[in-house]
Amino acid sequence: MTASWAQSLPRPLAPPRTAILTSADLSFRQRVRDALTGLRWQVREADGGAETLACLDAAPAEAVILDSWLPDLEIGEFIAEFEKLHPGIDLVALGDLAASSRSMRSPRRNEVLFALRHGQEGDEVLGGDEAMNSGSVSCESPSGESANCAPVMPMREIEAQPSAPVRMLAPPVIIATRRQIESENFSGADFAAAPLRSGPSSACRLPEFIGTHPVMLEVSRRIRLVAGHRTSVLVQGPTGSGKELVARALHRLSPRSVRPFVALNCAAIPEALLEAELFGHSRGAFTGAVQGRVGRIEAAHGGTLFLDEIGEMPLACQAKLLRFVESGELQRVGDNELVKVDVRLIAATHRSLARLANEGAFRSDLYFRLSVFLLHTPSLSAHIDDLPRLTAHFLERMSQQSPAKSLSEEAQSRLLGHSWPGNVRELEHVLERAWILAEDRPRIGAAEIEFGEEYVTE
Ligand SMILES: Nc1ncnc2c1ncn2[C@@H]1O[C@H](COP(=O)(O)OP(=O)(O)OP(=O)(O)O)[C@@H](O)[C@H]1O
Repeated sequence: MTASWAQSLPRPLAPPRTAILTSADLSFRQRVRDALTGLRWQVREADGGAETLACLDAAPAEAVILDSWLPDLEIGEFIAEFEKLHPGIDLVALGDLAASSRSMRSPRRNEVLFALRHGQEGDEVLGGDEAMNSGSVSCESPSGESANCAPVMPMREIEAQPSAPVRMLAPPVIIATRRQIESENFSGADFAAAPLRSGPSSACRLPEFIGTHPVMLEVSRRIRLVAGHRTSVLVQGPTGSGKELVARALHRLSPRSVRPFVALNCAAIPEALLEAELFGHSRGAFTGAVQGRVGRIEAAHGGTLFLDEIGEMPLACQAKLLRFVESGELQRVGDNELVKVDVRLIAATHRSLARLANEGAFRSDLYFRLSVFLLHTPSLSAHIDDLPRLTAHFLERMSQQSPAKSLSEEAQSRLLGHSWPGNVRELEHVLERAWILAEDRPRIGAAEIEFGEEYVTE
């Protein structure tokens, strides 16, 4: 009696499971999210890999559901980073990544792989019964027994009736590919087939950074790790080596990317004007201030402030910046009102800020606050192996404006023999100049490769 009474009582619901759904495709995200919410999953969404890692930092989840393409990271590199940072969280691979029937048949596998596939014409979502009935997939529970898998709705039907209740998977333990990824079966052939993966060395390159030299891959790796945090970053490196590119990538990969990225070159503004430019000023604050103006810091509210050539900032301005960094509040020049501003600070310099601080030319308290995370952009000579790729990239970009040109072997040797004091920017300019000098010829010769002022004849 007691037993039957107990059986008739509604069973308490298990707490919802939590997942982060990672895809750059909004409508795809919406469909998968709706389906999972119906299965009592609590789903948070992320656009790309960096945002996913930032989401996991903010609050844990039981699973990450991953599309087969990420806008910011190579998929293999994201998975490697994810595995390192979150070995206990399931990774649910969608799309091409999970659609390999070969990996599904693998006798090594002891977890069920249910794969949702993007709705290509004629494709269906692969699922339990359907796949088992077709005989193409062996469907096992984690313990190795046959699982009771519910049929899955074909993706084209989900698309046709977006509000229809979808029985996607039951029980809602979706995919545990973690173990698969560890197996050679998944990490080998399946990733080799991924369209964005061109080789192990390119696995962690950010799209804006051309080149696969380890020093550049390390730059990309560090950018990805710190992008999602509010941490101040100091970028050091010689002129033209990509410091601003780093700052923009940090902003792009951060949750602040929808807010402004404001850059200020501290060396380009006269000392007398720099303070007003940074902090803004009230009307009449100084001769010529006919109206009040918001400064660059306020203009970056919610976003990122990039202070280039921070080593050139005068000490008086450094003191004011330090006050702002410590309190998050600023005063416009000529104004007593305190304004609260939320910015992420990225500073850059081609000099050693630590040395400037030692010499007393830079405030060491400000240095320590700006350099919580350090990034170094190497000189081009330190990653000279990337020169052919960088060259191809710039020539390709120029060919979008006029007919394509290539480099003769002599021109290539000339480029390789140069020391590149102006780094990647110098390469960009040398190629642009050579392109013009080659006129209508499709091949750029050694004579067209000119460095600096060497063409000037007295
Ligand atoms: N690894 C790279 N891949 C592709 N382009 C690059 C790379 N590094 C630098 N560039 C390009 O070189 C040019 C100079 O880069 P950037 O302005 O970021 O350098 P910088 O270090 O900030 O220079 P400066 O010290 O003069 O301010 C830009 O056009 C940038 O896009």
